[in-house]
Amino acid sequence: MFAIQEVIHKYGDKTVLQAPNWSAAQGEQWLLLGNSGSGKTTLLHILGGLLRPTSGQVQMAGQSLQTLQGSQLDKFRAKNIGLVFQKPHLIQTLTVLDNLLLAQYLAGVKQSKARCMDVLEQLGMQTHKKSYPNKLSQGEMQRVSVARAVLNAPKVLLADEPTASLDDHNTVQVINLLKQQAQAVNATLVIATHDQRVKTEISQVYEL
Ligand SMILES: Nc1ncnc2c1ncn2[C@@H]1O[C@H](COP(=O)(O)OP(=O)(O)OP(=O)(O)O)[C@@H](O)[C@H]1O
Repeated sequence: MFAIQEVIHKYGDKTVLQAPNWSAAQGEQWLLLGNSGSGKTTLLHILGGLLRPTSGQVQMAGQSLQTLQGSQLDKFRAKNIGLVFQKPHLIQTLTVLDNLLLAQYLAGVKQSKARCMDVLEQLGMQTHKKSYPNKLSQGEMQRVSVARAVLNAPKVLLADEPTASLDDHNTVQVINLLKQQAQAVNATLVIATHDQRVKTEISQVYEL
């Protein structure tokens, strides 16, 4: 589902990422591990098309990311890649449901309240559809960001330290939801973490 070759990223003349070759098939679940500063976030941003590597190749869902520009790249990302960050980054002035409807609009897919409610239900968040993000707990917000990431049935689901601000109970829940949701849409899942609580949950490991 994706493959990288000889990916290097530099800021100025400082090399911050040197990633060995990696390929992940559809539906596989991976942990991305490495010490602090080893470039995990940088690599996830490159895989998500948020950052262009200084050199190297990235094939994502059958497409070479280098060939996509501007709005084409935005649309490709919205349709094919689900992103979950350490902090949920929901739009505070929109309700939970409207945050999801916006994600469909940005991906250029048909807006469907039924699909949004279906995903919210799977994540146990249906009763919060009219809530604004600032009325939710951290765990609830992270569940909404998982809902937003899987809404358009992405081919690849990328999560960057998704449990960093969660307690043990919510950590287990969010990791299980990510795994279940990735499985439900047959997405390839990558979780970058140094959270010991997550390491036992997924067996395939790519280490920087
Ligand atoms: N915009 C930037 N300009 C310059 N250097 C940067 C920039 N962004 C990141 N870096 C540097 O790149 C290196 C890799 O950062 P990155 O955030 O990818 O690491 P990480 O493995 O995710 O770290 P952590 O686990 O601490 O989040 C770090 O040394 C960081 O200081």
